[in-house]
Amino acid sequence: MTAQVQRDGAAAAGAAEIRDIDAYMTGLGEVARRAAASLRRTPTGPKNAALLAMAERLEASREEILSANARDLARGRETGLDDALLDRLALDDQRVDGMIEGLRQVAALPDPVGEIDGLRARPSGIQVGQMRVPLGVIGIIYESRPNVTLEAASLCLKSGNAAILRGGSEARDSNAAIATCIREGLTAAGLPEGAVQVVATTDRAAVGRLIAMPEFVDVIIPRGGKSLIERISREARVPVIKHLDGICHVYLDATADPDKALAIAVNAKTHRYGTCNTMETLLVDAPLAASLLPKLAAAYAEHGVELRGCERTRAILPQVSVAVEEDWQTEYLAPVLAIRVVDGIDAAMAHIECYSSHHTDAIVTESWSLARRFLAEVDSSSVMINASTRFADGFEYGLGAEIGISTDKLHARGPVGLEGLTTRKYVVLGDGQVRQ
Ligand SMILES: NC(=O)C1=CN([C@@H]2O[C@H](COP(=O)(O)OP(=O)(O)OC[C@H]3O[C@@H](n4cnc5c(N)ncnc54)[C@H](OP(=O)(O)O)[C@@H]3O)[C@@H](O)[C@H]2O)C=CC1
Ligand SMILES: N[C@@H](CCC(=O)OP(=O)(O)O)C(=O)O
Repeated sequence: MTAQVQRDGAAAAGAAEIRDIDAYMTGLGEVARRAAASLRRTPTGPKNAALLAMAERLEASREEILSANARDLARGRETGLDDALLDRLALDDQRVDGMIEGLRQVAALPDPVGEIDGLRARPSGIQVGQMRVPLGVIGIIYESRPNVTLEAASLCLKSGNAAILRGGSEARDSNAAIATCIREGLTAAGLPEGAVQVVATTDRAAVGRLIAMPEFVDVIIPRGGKSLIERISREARVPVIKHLDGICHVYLDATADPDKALAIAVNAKTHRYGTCNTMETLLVDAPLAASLLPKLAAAYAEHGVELRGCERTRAILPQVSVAVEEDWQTEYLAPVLAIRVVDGIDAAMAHIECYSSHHTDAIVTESWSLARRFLAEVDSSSVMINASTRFADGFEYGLGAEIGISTDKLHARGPVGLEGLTTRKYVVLGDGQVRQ
């Protein structure tokens, strides 16, 4: 049995065998650092070959993956995971198809590594430009969504980075099964197994070590809720690109087209409840409230969405329960929606400034000037006019895929695709010039 198989086995068994977490994580770091050096000089062909080989392995291992996932789901049900978390954890044939298709799509994307931009001749005779290069080793800590293991692995690989992946503990068996496919795909293409490593322990001490070894890890991407981000902000000794929660808003202005307002407000809440780009609070301009709120309430009732409203909302919809301060601060990730009636765009933007997690916020309006104000003044990673917040997604933005949605401002903001996983270095081309 190889060491790697033992590690995957440890993951499936709850990682009882890994006693010295520090030594284990240091080992992953050393392997990742060596793999990153190799990946930096790997051309596009073998990276694509590995992605396609992973797709084949996934197809061949479909049954193993689904039964590993069934074990995760059974454990999740026993421990009382809520419906949103179970939905994110669950795999079925269709989701496995989506993972396979995702690998093929990433293989088909242009490779950003090595692109040289803006090459300019200088008076000295040298040419100066910028070349896109991998970041190095990326550590990703993410929720219990097994498909993210594959998305993160494929994007890191295509962008020439080594990855250390620490998925949510509820997905440990699914992740171990997927890790096997990833490793086999890498080997089939002649790439180092260490290019993608899945942390085979659910002990959170491993997270503590991962974020504090700058000698091995260049960037940490935490995808998750407040507890995770607070710990990372406190303890990380490595640069971080945060992918934090989504308290997303839609503001329906009095100038909105009522049909667009209804369609967007319903889609932003009900298209998928458990994702970070789902609307959690609806802000309705007072002149629109009396006519639109009853129609909205009827549409939400059809989807079984529980509404919680401010007093002005409840004056129009008395059946709605009271929204308290905590509701404006909550990411429900569930069929629950907070509604507030506001007086115009300034009140809406003041609410958003106060409560938004600055992930994604949208205005529905037919007024060009109000739309322009909203775009300029709302400080979120995506700001939308007359569109559902559910569009905040790498695929929908044309990036092919995404590692997540950055709520940070530096390096990458919003959906992060291949380019967001690279940096640029200056390159200088000369033929013997010396500085005078
Ligand atoms: N912006 C974005 O791109 C995305 C944001 N999200 C956000 O993630 C949240 C939902 O996911 P959820 O599963 O609840 O996220 P959690 O934050 O609970 O978990 C995410 C990961 O972080 C780990 N973790 C959490 N707290 C700590 C800690 N204190 N120390 C070490 N590790 C920790 C978890 O490990 P363990 O298994 O041990 O709990 C898990 O691997 C929502 O807020 C959602 O909006 C989700 C996806 C994308
Ligand atoms: N890519 C997602 C949004 C980002 C995401 O991954 O969110 P989540 O479903 O909360 O893990 C989507 O809209 O499909």
